[in-house]
Amino acid sequence: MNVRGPLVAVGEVRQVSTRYGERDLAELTVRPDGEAGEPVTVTLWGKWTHTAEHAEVGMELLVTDAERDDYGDREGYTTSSESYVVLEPDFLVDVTDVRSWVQCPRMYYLNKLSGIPLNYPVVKGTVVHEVFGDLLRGVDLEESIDDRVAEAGLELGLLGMEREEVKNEVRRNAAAIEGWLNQGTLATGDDAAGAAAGSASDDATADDNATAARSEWDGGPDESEWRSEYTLISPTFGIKGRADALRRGQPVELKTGKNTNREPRFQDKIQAACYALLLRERGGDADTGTLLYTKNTALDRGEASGDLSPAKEFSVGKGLLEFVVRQRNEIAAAEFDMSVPTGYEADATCEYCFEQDACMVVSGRLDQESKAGQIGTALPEEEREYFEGTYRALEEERRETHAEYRKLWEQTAEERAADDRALIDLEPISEAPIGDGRWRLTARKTTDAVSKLREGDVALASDGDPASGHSELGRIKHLGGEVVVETDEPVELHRLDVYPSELSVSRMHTAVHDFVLKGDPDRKDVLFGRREPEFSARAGDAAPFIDNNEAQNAAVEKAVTAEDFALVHGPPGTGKTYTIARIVRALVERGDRVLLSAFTNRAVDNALEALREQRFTDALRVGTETGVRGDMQDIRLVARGEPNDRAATLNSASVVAATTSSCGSRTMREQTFDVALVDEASQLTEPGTLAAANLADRFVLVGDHEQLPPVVRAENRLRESLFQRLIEAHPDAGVLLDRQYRMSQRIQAFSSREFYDGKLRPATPEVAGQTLADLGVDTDDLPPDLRDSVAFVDPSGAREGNANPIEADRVAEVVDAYVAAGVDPDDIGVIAPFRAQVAEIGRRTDVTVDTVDRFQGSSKEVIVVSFVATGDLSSPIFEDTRRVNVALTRAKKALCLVGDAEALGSEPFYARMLDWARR
Ligand SMILES: Nc1ncnc2c1ncn2[C@@H]1O[C@H](COP(=O)(O)OP(=O)(O)OP(=O)(O)O)[C@@H](O)[C@H]1O
Repeated sequence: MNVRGPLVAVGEVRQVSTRYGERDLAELTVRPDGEAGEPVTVTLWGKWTHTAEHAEVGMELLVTDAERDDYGDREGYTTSSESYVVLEPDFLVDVTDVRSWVQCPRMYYLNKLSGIPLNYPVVKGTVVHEVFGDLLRGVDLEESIDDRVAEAGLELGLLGMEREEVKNEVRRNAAAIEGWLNQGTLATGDDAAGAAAGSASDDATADDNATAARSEWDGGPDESEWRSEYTLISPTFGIKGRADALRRGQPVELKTGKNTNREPRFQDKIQAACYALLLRERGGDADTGTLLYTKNTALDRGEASGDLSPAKEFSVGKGLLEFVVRQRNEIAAAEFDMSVPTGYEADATCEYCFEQDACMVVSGRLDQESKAGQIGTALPEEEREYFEGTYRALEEERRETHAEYRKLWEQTAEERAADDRALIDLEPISEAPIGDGRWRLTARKTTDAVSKLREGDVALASDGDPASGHSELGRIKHLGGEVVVETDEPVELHRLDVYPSELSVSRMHTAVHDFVLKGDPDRKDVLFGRREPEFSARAGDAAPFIDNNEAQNAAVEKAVTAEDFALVHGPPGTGKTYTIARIVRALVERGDRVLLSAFTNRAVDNALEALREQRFTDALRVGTETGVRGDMQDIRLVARGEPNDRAATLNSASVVAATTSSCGSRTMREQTFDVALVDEASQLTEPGTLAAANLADRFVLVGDHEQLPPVVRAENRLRESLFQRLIEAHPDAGVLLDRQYRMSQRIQAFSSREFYDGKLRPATPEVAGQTLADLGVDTDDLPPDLRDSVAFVDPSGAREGNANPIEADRVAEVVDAYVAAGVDPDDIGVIAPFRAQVAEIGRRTDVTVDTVDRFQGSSKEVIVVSFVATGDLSSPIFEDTRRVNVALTRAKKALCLVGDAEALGSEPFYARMLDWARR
């Protein structure tokens, strides 16, 4: 049986005499059913005492296959020969992290803090891995090399590499793969005789071998024989990872280095053993790991000595698997208190380590003991505190992401669907190959359920059980009545799940590292409040940038004269995007190179559109094909191509536009700018903003901290944006755009008073006085309760969970009334606080219905808001008033609030809202 629960006591390791001789043991006490259960003792024997040494009270302990051990009057359990002991099983450690931890714990920390930089071995490694995958999927070798090297064109160009040179090197590495694949064919009794690994050392042989390998694929790859990249998550062992390949159910890892020993490298074995462990948990019998060292075939036999065969197998026994779990436990224990990594090191030889310099810098800055030594001076106290506090906040966020993973196996399909995190009960229609060995899966939705999934997202496609069934990561191509997903391997598409990603946490760590440990001291002086932000003077007689809006003009001036940073506070409809475009132009006119960034792709594309409208076209858009809007594809930087040409295109662009998330990519991290201009800055975490700001000498943040806050799961300092922190600390560095071009006077009044000290005003009399009559609607055709441009309707509904069906009926009637009076349905939008209510209303009307988050940044002539809550406001409504601010300020000419007057009246803010609406 399995024993699992929080630790309430951890005993010392001690030795006892048994009939098998002296043995180590440690007694730990857990509460098996959490807080409610009676504590029981679990005795860990032998090498599992190593895990006991890392255990602490409060950690979760899992012992699998424990045996009852009742002696004396006490109930207890003990490890058996089948047992595994797992600390903090919910903390998901990545396989590559276990690998680097085994190599040197410092390596693990350094990778985590500083990310993976752009360097040739990494890019080449990626290309070789892609080619490996292609070969497994039956793609022609030369075709694959051409294709994959072209795909890496931009990165190779930035590294100054020539295409032919890289192709030759990849070809030499691929020879090892080909030769070995053919050897695999031999072993299955195929007639590809003679195609042994060692003979595949020149290109001609490699080609022949490719043909032999292909001929086998032509008959259709045997599913059970080979699989390329395979995502695995282990709920039991708290490990996740992506295996390069499986061959007859055994893990295969590709290494682009050389290894002339007979045995695989230790850390490589550990990596393969992790996958074996995960496969076993799924019921496989993985007992052999294979490492393929592709550089071995490229070595010159005359010069290199030792074992040059690229493929090295080893058997994976229980002892090794236990070792892997103990190493993983060390990581989980080290991360338990979420504090910044210490200087603890393994017994590594630093002088051969290629991370030595980075290691010394980090040790120096954080003043850690380090065998490698320290460089540089230690961080001042406040910077260290900031670093530690942010580190902890990011790790808390990581745990929230892990909780999302856990839901993949803890929740039933129905619960996941109700949580909007999965589309279930799909009916598979087809699985079709689409070239490059990839597959297009199509399925039919059998319900009108909604979810968080969006086109372009990477999601988990499965046969119905994403955790232990057959699942593949794929990109959503289409989401409608039919669902289309593209994957590497075919799957019967019965279910599609949101796939949680730790990428944003990783990138935020890197951004904080780059800012605090490597950042410009002058920038830090201002951001840590050691000096005030400075501005240069502009000639008093200089022509204004914008002549019809003083605040916008002042904002452009602030941005252009900022020596450190400037802040543009733009309430709804005040021309933020227009102003941003003007700022970009002004900066470029001065000769600055500008990074134009925002939290979402939509905002980046909107800013580019505004630039176009102002006849500025010299911008480059960095982003994925699915992320970038159709009309901006012509200026999108295509990474594929001739390396020098691709690099020149990026390096010479005077305006580069990308989301803040892309700013953390390894190519963007190498770029430098004079100014970073960040839109939607109030929706970004501080590290998220730094990812863009780090790349430039100065930065300009545009946002509104009275609208949506940063999207994070954890309740901590990440919820406050850098924008908000700076505008509160340095109001003089900001300009409030106080004239809005969107709402009628009547509609904007409440928002202006509640959120902007009454400073927000309509920009022109036309804006102030607009009504539905301007759309040709005769308001007399509306029911009396909708004739005022701000209306309130109480349908006397009842809340059912996060929905309110009666209110939904009423919302649909209101929409119908506007349409009947002559409003175009496209001009009407409905906003509800929860997706359940969005779905409820969506079933009753064809107009756009969505949550606030989806409406931020857009507007409609008519907005109807559904509040859902009834009786009182004890259950969450709009979560915070900033969301209400966004909802109410989407409307231009008419706004209708639908809700329960009693509930709304019970809280001062909503009561004031009611007074205004009923006036
Ligand atoms: N100075 C100006 N003169 C004339 N029209 C302007 C000016 N500034 C903005 N506008 C117009 O006002 C409208 C709103 O501007 P914009 O889209 O830039 O607002 P925004 O603040 O970005 O909106 P959101 O609140 O959605 O972020 C646009 O139609 C824009 O052309």
